[in-house]
Amino acid sequence: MHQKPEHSCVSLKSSMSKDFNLGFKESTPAAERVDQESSKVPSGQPTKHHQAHLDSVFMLLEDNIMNFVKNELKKIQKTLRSDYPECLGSQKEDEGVLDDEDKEETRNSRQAFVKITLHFLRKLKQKELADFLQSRIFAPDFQHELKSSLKEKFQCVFEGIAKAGNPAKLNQIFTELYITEGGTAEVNDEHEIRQIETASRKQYRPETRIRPEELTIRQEDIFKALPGRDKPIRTVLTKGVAGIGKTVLTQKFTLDWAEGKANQDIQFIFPFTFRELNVLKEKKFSLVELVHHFFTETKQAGICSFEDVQVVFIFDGLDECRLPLDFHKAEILTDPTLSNSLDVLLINLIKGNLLPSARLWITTRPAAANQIPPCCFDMVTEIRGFNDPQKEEYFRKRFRNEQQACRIFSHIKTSRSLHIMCHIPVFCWITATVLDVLKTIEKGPLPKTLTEMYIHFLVVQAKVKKVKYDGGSETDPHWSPESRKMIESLGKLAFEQLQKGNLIFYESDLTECGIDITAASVYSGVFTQIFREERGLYQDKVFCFIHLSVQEFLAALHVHLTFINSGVNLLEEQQKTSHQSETDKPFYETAVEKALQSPNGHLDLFLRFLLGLSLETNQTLLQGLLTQTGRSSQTNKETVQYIKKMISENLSAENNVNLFHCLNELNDHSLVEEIQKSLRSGYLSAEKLSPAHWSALVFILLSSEKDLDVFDLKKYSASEEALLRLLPVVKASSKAL
Ligand SMILES: Nc1ncnc2c1ncn2[C@@H]1O[C@H](COP(=O)(O)OP(=O)(O)OP(=O)(O)O)[C@@H](O)[C@H]1O
Repeated sequence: MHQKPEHSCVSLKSSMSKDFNLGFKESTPAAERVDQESSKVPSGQPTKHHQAHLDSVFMLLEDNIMNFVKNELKKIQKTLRSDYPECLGSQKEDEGVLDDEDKEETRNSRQAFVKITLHFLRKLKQKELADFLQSRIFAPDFQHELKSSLKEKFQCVFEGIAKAGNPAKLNQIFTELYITEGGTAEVNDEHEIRQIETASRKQYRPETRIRPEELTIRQEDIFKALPGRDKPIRTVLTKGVAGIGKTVLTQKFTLDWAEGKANQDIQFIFPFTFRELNVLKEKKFSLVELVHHFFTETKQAGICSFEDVQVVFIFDGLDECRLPLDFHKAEILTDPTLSNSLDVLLINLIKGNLLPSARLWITTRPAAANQIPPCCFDMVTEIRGFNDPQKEEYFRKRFRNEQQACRIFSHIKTSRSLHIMCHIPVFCWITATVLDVLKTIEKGPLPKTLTEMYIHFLVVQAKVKKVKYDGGSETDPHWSPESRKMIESLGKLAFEQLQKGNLIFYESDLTECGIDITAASVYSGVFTQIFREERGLYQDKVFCFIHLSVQEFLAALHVHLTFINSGVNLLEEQQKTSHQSETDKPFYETAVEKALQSPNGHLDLFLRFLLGLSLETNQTLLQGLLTQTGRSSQTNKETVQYIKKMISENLSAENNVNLFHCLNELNDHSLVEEIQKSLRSGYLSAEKLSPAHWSALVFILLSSEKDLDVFDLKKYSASEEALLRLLPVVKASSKAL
């Protein structure tokens, strides 16, 4: 059912009552007479004399208002007829003699009159004229307001350290990222028909053959057509693995626009996150209402059309989307003022049925990209993270003290794995947090795997809490019964909500998991309270983990702890409740299976952490938190064998690459041979792999403990494509064959 909302002339009444107290003929004798008489008017009962006075005032008022209306209508007509840049600007000329207060009042009256005009135009069914007038007149003022509120919103990075009173300024910490064009969105799709479609589309789009590496894209140019292509770009999909900087990139793009530094041809940018949209899943909106809901300034300005202006919509984190995006079934919607469910709205916006003139930028982790058909995008880009000089730059920006930055960075370089891992910004941030807290860099090995890195992070958080909030010293044991309990509860919350696909929680979700709200704020390093009531979005306090990967880590820790402490396999239980046949599969096998079943890879990182936690070396790092170490009856060797078996079962490239990551977490030394085998055998063909897959493989090869002194390309693949893609590995090894 569609509901056609009434066009609202926002705060029309209040503007009128305020603005129409103005006298426009103050200098005439009649006005003076009225003025003098008015001072004699008694405040009590109206008298005859008072009635006469009112009559004369109203005659004068009518006279003034009629003049005003005629003048304004002429101006409005002029605005609608010509290519006049903006109406209000032109009126400034005749404000010259007025003082500031009068100018303000005159401007308000004119705005109010425009709103009245819009109201009547719409009543006369002149919607297009009304919309055009509206965009002409209100857009410039509103743009200013939108820019200010976006500046306010994005100038600081949301890293969970704001509570410490030291929020990081985005412009200060932002380090350029390496972004390339490429990574066709269809790599993930195994369906034969799709492959044929893809192949035929490629014939018509020879540009897809351009090597992505040759086309590095700066973030401000995300909508600019690449050299040699004329087609304007309406929709862009940017893919990137967890923590690679998708959110930060969209924020920097928006901030640069709001600060007037880039893309000034865009009139409005409306950044949304799927996380926020999920909360409104059950509600119905028109596109205009949706914008009004999130950007209240638009509503206040009465902007009801975005058709004649250049608008960019950003939707960050498609992987977090819980809306059922069914592109085949969704009805067609072309009117931005008709309400429908959010998924229908989004689908039509993406397809270009709604606001074909608007531009769209969607970001996602790679595994979830296939929720939108690839043909919907004019360009697919990939964030590849930091290259080596950018890594160094990151640490220089983070630690303003140059000596400290140098010391920390050279320390990182001593570990090849850690240095490589730092191509992912979130790891840089975690490393920086960890190494900053451990002021005197402790001797001993640096984290080499993802799991190790997050364990260090958790330990650091526990240390900070001990010292900051509990008055302990740095040498005290950092785990206490209370902090253990807190991590257990956070883990439970993380897992249960991850299962449900929830990334934002309410107070009741916390209390259900036994978390005391006041205690939660103490854990602001891990878990952050976000207040958004002031934006009118949420009625209650809402919470989320500082980064999704932290939620995934804590969820894995919870599943691990439950298994070690009580032998209960939480993943198996889930299977049973979904009425599947009783299985007696080993613990880690159920985990691998469950992750592979997920259509958008939402358990990929979780699985890597869970497997990482099975290593005794990692359990030792968590001493004090884990009261007992233990493992399933399944040995690591068996798990490794099982994963290898799965790799050979012709899974999607996405799944395969994640399983390689898993082998890496398990410190499996045959990993390099496994990758070689898959590439040679064609399970992983150069065709099938996207640039992101290749960089993941390079990452795995480089960070594996295997000695790469001699790099024999023949062992991988004979193709030239493979050679080029594996170049970074060739460079890192002293000799290549
Ligand atoms: N360009 C950058 N410069 C400096 N720091 C960055 C940059 N990009 C990301 N970071 C750091 O990495 C963290 C994670 O980045 P971000 O949240 O943007 O990743 P993401 O790709 O959106 O991850 P996910 O897919 O898990 O949501 C940020 O909180 C910030 O600390």
